[in-house]
Amino acid sequence: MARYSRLPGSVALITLHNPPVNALSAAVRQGIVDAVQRALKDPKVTSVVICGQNGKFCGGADIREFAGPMSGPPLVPMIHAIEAVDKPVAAAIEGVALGGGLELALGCHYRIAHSKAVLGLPEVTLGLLPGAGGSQRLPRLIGLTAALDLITTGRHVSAAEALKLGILDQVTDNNAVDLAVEFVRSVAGQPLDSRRLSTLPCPCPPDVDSLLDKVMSKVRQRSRGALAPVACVQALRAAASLPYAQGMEKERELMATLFNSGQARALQYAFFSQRVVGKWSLPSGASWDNSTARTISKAAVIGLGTMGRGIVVALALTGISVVAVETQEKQLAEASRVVPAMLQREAGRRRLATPPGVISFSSNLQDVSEVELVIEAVFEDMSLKLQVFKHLASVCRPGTLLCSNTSGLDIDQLAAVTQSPGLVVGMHFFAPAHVMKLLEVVYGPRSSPEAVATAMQLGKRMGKVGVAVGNCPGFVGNRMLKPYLEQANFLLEEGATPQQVDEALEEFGFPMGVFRMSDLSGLDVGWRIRKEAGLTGPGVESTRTRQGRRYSPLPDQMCEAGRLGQKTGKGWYQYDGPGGRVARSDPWVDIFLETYRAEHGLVARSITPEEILERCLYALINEGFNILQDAVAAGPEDIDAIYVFGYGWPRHRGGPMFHAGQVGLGRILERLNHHHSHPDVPHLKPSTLLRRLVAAGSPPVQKWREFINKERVHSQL
Ligand SMILES: CC(C)(COP(=O)(O)OP(=O)(O)OC[C@H]1O[C@@H](n2cnc3c(N)ncnc32)[C@H](O)[C@@H]1OP(=O)(O)O)[C@@H](O)C(=O)NCCC(=O)NCCSC(=O)/C=C/CCCCCCCCCCCCC(=O)O
Repeated sequence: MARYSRLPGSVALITLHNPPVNALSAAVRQGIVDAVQRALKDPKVTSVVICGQNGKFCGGADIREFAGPMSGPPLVPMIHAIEAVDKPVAAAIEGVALGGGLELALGCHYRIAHSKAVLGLPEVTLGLLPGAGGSQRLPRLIGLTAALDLITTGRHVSAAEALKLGILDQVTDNNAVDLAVEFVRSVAGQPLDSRRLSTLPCPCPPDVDSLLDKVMSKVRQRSRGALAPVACVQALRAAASLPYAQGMEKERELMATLFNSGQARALQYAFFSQRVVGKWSLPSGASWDNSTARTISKAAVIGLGTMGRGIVVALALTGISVVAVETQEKQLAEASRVVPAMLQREAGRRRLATPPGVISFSSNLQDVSEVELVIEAVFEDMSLKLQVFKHLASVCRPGTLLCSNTSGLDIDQLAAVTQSPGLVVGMHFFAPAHVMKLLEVVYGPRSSPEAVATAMQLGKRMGKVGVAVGNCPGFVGNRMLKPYLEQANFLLEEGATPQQVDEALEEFGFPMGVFRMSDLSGLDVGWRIRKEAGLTGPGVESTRTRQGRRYSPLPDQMCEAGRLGQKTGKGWYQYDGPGGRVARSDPWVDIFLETYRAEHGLVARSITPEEILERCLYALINEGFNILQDAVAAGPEDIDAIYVFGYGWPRHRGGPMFHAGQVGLGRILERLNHHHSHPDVPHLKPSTLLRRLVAAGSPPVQKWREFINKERVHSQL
């Protein structure tokens, strides 16, 4: 709703009230319409201020309403009516003015903000465009070039930047509502024509077409198939070239297309998934709202390779003091040189308010004795990690939280060598650790709620999307990656080339196909894991079946040939020397694959992009169902957040589990059955949970948690 009050004198104050972010729900819109009418009719009122309850102006349209039929007064005419009022109206912006919230403010004649306020039109990130006049008013206010930047990226700007851009009229460190009231009093009675943005021309650079073409091609390249950024440019082209009314018509048309697209639904689902995963729960019943996190001010990182260095920077950026330990002198010297520079660069990029924490470097594990939390980030080798954990258990004071940055090793085993297994959790960062958003927080059966809560809260402080996951080989992300990689390798055996597989996946929206990705991360990473698992190495027979399953030795043979990827200048592709970045197809790989097929009596067949996507993605999705079934992830949102934030799954496709729902669970089951029944692809046995969901009529993804819990109670899973 919106509250109306008349302040002593002649100013009407309209306060949006819809906690927590004063989103423009039907009730709020109705409240605004009524309050504006009241202000118009009251002859004693000469000016109006619109503000938000609890120091937040408005977080935009109520995204939850997008899922159902629209009711209440529509936003566009409501904002037009405000703009047309013949008494000055000012928006008093505190906290946030985002999306429809900023569009509402653009309909006001003046905008006054607190210095800590944040403004933006992030609709593009929800698969939409600023469809309440924002795509037409903002460029008229700040010019086409600046509006293109804000609207196509959806980035938030500070009050200071908004003032500079001309979005705001005044910024204050004091009470923005008081200032706005004072301000509108001072301008009451003055002409308002020049304040109505819809009546202004759109300031454009002379080479407007070439600017729009340039932005469009950049946006297409960056958007990986997302529709909204392209529609934003089209709406801004209309603002630049058409009268306002026609521009609004174009905005409406584009909005209707986007609104009804699967992409908008996927992106809105991704928005809520990100929030759902913060409300974690464990099978024990412990959860975010009944567990207490410790506040960490001093931490240590053990191991200063690439991951360790990134973790040190991520911690220090939050203001935590970090003891960075590396026992190899050469590595320590290099880290002491590189890490402070990384920290400075990142702090500058983020324009941080909090000064970074102090980092002290040491080669002595004894120096971690006073910290509250340790993150071990040594080489991914169980015996080495066990050694470090044993040592930590003897060095750290009782009660210290011990975390392992492992990408899939057994947390329980590590916990078992300490005196307090409840204080051990996994913190699986993604490289580069100070940049990548995802953090898997891995709990074992003995991890205490306090340890999980602390790791989750620490992740949040570092700006990560933390997802609590159970302990199993590969946790969630890498466990799902395994069948995906397997299918990609099988496809090479059957006749595909690395380029064909990568093209299909990149066309789907991944930034990189599986083979380009392997080249980037190094083929030896998986090789080492397979050797540890006894799948390859000296003494293992070179067959296409290992440990009772179909196995492709192709990646092992690449490593044996010294082709480890970008770092050796050769992998599934060739590069301009070691460390090269530009992948070119390599005739050596074609010959290698042909020879391999001939040796194993395989006849290459032609493989379609559809089959590539089905085999790779449905394998990954199927493992996602197994993970839900095993309660390693609490719900589909957890898996989807992991894939969107850590594995390059295109956000406009929501995540693998959401995508499964979009494709249709019946269809996924049918195709898995089809590939599974193929004599040479037995890995794709559909998960029991998938079968049960299909049998239950394929409920929407939002209902899966409830379904799984019920099935578990009735022991059907
Ligand atoms: C920065 C934030 C605002 C706050 O961040 P933080 O403090 O960290 O808190 P959060 O945890 O993120 O959020 C707290 C809770 O609030 C919920 N929330 C937040 N924002 C919204 C919202 N906008 N709507 C609903 N709920 C919201 C959030 O989920 C949390 O809930 P919970 O505690 O987890 O339960 C941050 O939250 C943030 O960034 N929010 C989103 C800001 C944003 O993106 N705003 C833009 C929204 S879209 C918009 O405004 C669009 C405007 C134009 C609409 C035009 C409408 C015309 C429709 C016509 C369509 C044509 C149809 C044609 C039909 C046909 O013809 O067929």
